[in-house]
Amino acid sequence: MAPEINGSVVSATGYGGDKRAYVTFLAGNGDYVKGVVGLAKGLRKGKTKYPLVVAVLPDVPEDHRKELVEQGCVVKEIQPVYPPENQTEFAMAYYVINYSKLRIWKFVEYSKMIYLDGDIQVFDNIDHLFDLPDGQFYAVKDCFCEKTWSHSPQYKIGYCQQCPDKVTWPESELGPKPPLYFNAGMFVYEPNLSTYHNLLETLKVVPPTLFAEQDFLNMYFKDIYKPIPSVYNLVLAMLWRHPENIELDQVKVVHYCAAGSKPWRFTGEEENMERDDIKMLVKNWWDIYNDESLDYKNIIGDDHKKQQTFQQFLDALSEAGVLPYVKAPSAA
Ligand SMILES: O=c1ccn([C@@H]2O[C@H](COP(=O)(O)OP(=O)(O)O)[C@@H](O)[C@H]2O)c(=O)[nH]1
Ligand SMILES: OC[C@H]1O[C@H](O[C@@H]2[C@@H](O)[C@H](O)[C@@H](O)[C@H](O)[C@@H]2O)[C@H](O)[C@@H](O)[C@H]1O
Ligand SMILES: [Mn+2]
Repeated sequence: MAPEINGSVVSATGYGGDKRAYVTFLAGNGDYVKGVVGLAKGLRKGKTKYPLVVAVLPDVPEDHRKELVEQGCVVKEIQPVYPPENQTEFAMAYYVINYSKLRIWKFVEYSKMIYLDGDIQVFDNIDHLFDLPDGQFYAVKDCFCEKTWSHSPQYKIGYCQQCPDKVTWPESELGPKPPLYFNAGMFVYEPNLSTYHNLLETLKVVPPTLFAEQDFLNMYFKDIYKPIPSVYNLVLAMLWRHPENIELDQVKVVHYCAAGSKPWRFTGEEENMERDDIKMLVKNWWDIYNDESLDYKNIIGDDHKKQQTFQQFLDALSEAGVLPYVKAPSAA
């Protein structure tokens, strides 16, 4: 019988229990921190019940970490993960750092987490996704029609899973049709230590490919991947590549991944960035980012702030192995 700590059954590979959280990933000392601050405020605006954990690489400076803590985030430092030596030309050179996302599988103090890229905004409450059945990997199907895919067989024959009947996959030439493929900017998963160690071991022997950790995660979870609707991760290119698949007023989560669409760097000069819907979505992102009423310091009373600090102190002790996970008594 697995031991119990603090009322939660401790599975062989983690604390299990019912702790849930959103998690994002931050690297470097550049402007992606704005994306994460915006995400924290957007989740707050949608009245989520759960915290936002930010997995930061060592190169994230102290002032950025402080800003994130002041916005109510749980900042956890992770070490980078690099793919095996390779000659791969990633679709974007910086994708090599994205393998570090794999560290989030070791956050086993949480039983279920929703990963969100820092260039994502959540415009509606999506807490219900935590209630999806365990044992599956939930994410939104990607699109293969952008130039970033131009080196892929799909792009070369004009095949996209978003419109599978448009071009039939030529099985005789290219072999079996590839399994459904998700965008790794948003997914619902369960942290698990044995999965974490197996991911890292498997990575050592898998040659890196165009979309780095996104390709790797698709390969690794292909048997338990379950598509969820595009409203949970609008890959912006869908607006001009597959408008028939999108109802913009139903969209809950927007992923600013199209070239030139990062709101905090937006100039409107790149292709498709002159579109009215893009300009509206970028404005919507800025409206949340600039909304001071959503700043953590303006939301909570002093008691809660003390409680939060005390809980982060306990988290640090448990992370250091000094204490098993202990929940601070509620301030009430
Ligand atoms: O300099 C960087 C580049 C990427 N990221 C993180 O890695 C994620 C994936 O990169 P990106 O979103 O730019 O990839 P895309 O979805 O645009 O392909 C980002 O959302 C950030 O969370 C970061 O923190 N700093
Ligand atoms: O490291 C690989 C990245 O691959 C994905 O981004 C891509 C993908 O969405 C393509 O379909 C788009 O065409 C492209 O613009 C975009 O950059 C994930 O969003 C990101 O988190 C990360 O995993
Ligand atoms: Mn992204």
